[in-house]
Amino acid sequence: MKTIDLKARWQELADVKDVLGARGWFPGTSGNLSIKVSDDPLEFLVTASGKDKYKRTDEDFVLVNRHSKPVEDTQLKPSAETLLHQKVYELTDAGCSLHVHTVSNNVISELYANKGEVTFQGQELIKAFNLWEEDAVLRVPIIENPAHIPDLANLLAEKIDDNVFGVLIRNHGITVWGRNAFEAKKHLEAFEFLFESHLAFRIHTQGGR
Ligand SMILES: CSC[C@@H](O)[C@@H](O)C(=O)COP(=O)(O)O
Ligand SMILES: [Zn+2]
Repeated sequence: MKTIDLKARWQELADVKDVLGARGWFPGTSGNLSIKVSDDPLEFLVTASGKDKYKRTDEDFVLVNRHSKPVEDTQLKPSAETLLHQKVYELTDAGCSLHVHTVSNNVISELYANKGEVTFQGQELIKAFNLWEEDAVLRVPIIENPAHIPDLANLLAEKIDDNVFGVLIRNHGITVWGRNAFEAKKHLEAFEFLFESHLAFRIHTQGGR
């Protein structure tokens, strides 16, 4: 891997982090972001664990390998949820994976947990997921939130398929991906817009139409 690629990817992820941070999407140090640096062998930059993600520093990201372990000796700990990013890279063509906790994704994840998914139809913004047909349906699976991260990562992996662009974790947050940072951010913004709109609609209609 060339140093120039690493620097470019670092910059790209730092820029996405700034924009998401400006929206308040990293409460209480929550959230983790990653970007792929090389395919073979898999290496990706992931946020260091437990940091204040609203700040920009030279220690924000750690380069990890296909086992989610740091490539070089470092004091920094990769995100506790690095394994979820690893699964995304193993099972999709993603180049970037974003995980955030927001009030909207939390509430939606609990409201629809028993159904195991939430769906959106007839909403313009599902076009952000390349769904252009009038009757197209966007499906967002919802998984439980086991404390043991390998279990959580396996639940995520089970839900990944070609028509899934993100998975809600019950009372926790959402993990979203895209072929590159631009697309992952587009998907995340579209999901959050759909969640917020849906909740606003429910409030204003007391749950019914
Ligand atoms: C205090 S935030 C909750 C964390 O357990 C986790 O869910 C999270 O999103 C951030 O963990 P991190 O290890 O900083 O990547
Ligand atoms: Zn989390």
